[in-house]
Amino acid sequence: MADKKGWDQSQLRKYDIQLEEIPRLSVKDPRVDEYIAENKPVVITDSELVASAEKWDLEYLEQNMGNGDFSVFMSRNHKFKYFDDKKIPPASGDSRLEFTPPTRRVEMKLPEFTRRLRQWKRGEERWHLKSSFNNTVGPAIVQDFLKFRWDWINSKQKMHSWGPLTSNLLLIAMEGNVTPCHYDEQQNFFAEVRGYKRCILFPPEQFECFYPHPVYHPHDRQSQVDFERPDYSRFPKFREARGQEAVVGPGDVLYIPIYWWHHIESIMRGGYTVSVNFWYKAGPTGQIVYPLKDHQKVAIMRNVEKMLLEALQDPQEVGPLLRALVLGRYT
Ligand SMILES: CCC[C@@H](CC(=O)O)C(=O)C(=O)O
Ligand SMILES: [Zn+2]
Repeated sequence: MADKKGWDQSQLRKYDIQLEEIPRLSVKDPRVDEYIAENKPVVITDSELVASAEKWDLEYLEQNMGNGDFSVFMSRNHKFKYFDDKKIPPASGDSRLEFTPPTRRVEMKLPEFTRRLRQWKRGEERWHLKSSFNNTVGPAIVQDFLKFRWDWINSKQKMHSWGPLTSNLLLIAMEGNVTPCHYDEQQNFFAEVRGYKRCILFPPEQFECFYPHPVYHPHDRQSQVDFERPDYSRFPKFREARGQEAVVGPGDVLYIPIYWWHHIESIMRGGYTVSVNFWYKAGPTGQIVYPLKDHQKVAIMRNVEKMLLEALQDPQEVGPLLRALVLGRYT
């Protein structure tokens, strides 16, 4: 039985990973800004950031999200690993280059999505709405959106010299859905509106533990490691991963720093979850200071991969050239 916090350990998936707790601080606590300034995760409570969305249950959303289409993803299992469909290679007959999308995107109206949530039975395909707010949403949603605490979040953006807000995604997931481990190239205030999500984060310096797909791969930025069945022969350094976790509930805002790895799951038997994220471009780099920060080295590695692909054209040649470059010389 979930205790007073609204959930219990039995609702979290089990992973063989060393995890500590992400600090939870009140929005009034000045240490919040110290964590953000140091690009460290923190759960901010009582911010009221999305308090105007507290009433966003399925009925309210059905009635007020309008008649537009929303991006909904279907998965045959509980994982919704992101892929960039612009990076899917043309059919080549070369099985090594074959990419099989793990999920399928379906554009659908909100009432159709909520029907699928209500009628879902164990073992059936799962659904996950991940959609930006578009101008087809109804006036009530517009009002709720305008009532987000933009004064607070804009003050954070300014204080920490972040770049512009690029998007807000509305995320509605079924209980048990998992967004596997990946990093984003944006600062993220992740606001939980309804339900509970378990978030596991790792710093950019643990890049070598997560073996991300190549930059040109559709799963760019996503870890190759399956947390549920890690292949330690291919990914031995995953054993060294050390994470921080938090279960965020209604009203909590998790700061997910740019380039930090994160795995996010809607807790099992917790009902559907509703979240809104706030993605910001990084601020200006300004004066380069040495030694470089770890996330800057990730950006350098990405640029090297892109440059090599541009120069070599054939993705199959990037690995061999990098091996020729380092083996016996830099190792
Ligand atoms: C598409 C965004 C999904 C989200 C994780 C989740 O809520 O499942 C995330 O990874 C992020 O906000 O960065
Ligand atoms: Zn993300």
